[in-house]
Amino acid sequence: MITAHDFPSAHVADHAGMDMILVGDSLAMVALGMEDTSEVLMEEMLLHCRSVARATKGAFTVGDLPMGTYEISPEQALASAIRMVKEGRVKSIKLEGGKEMAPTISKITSAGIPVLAHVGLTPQRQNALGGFRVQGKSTASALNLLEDAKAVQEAGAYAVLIEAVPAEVAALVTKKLSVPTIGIGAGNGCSGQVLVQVDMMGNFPPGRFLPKFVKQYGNIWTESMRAMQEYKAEVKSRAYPAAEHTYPMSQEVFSEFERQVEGKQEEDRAEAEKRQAAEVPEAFDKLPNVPS
Ligand SMILES: Nc1nc(=O)c2c([nH]1)NC[C@@H]1CN(c3ccc(C(=O)N[C@@H](CCC(=O)O)C(=O)O)cc3)CN21
Ligand SMILES: CC(C)C(=O)C(=O)O
Ligand SMILES: [Mg+2]
Repeated sequence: MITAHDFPSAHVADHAGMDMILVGDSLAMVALGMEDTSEVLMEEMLLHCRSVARATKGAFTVGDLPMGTYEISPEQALASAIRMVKEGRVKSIKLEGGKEMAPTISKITSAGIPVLAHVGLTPQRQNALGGFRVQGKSTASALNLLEDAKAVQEAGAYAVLIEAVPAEVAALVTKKLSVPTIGIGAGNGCSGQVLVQVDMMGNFPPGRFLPKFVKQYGNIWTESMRAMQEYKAEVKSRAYPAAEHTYPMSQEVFSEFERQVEGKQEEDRAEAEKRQAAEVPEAFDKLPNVPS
């Protein structure tokens, strides 16, 4: 599974044969330049979901419910999930939370909308978690994570996404569940994996902080910079556009065009001279009387 936030990023993911494409609310940070994911609006998610859906032929699409659109009640969550499917054109939705979200997950799945649950590090709750912290590090916290995973499974989630959890814990949770798990920063014992596409493609300037779990499979930034700088240099040196990038005209037609332009200019000049000559006396008439 990989994230996508627009038509081209979904196009490449789908063509590469990804099983699942997530329109993550990480969109806020990687595509919209926001400080964190809590700022992104339903309307913004819907616009991007639609563009991803248009490019996706084979993969199963998932839309992340943005913060504030599902926490108030199961009814609010179902209404938001329906918008994601109806307007966003995705096939399923994802929401963050464990046992406390069980009634909400039941409500949405009973309406026929598949739900991917998200436990462990839940970035929408970063202010309560004290930042982007690894979860399930203590025995109590690991037990709590397992309870959360079981509860969302029982509520009807078709899979459980586990973020930033020790590998051993995620592997054991995976064993104890009957539905698949999808890990991010949760080791290779999960059923599947997900990454933010911009991160794994290396589409960001050097020096940016990256979570430990990111492996950079590409270097899109470097390639984009090379191309951009080469374009700039060639425009300035006039190496671009070259003959093959221009539309030619027959010499004959152009000569006639040139001749007519020159002829017109001659006519225009003569016309202007005539007009000026005619206007001079009139202009004199309009001058105010100068006291002698
Ligand atoms: N570009 C991007 N990639 C992501 O994976 C991502 C987002 N944005 N935005 C939403 C969340 C936030 N994510 C994050 C962000 C930071 C850490 C992080 O700093 N982790 C520390 C662990 C700190 C600890 O030891 O507790 C690390 O060193 O990796 C983890 C997940 C994952 N998601
Ligand atoms: C990091 C993944 C799991 C996510 O929720 C997102 O991209 O928003
Ligand atoms: Mg998310």
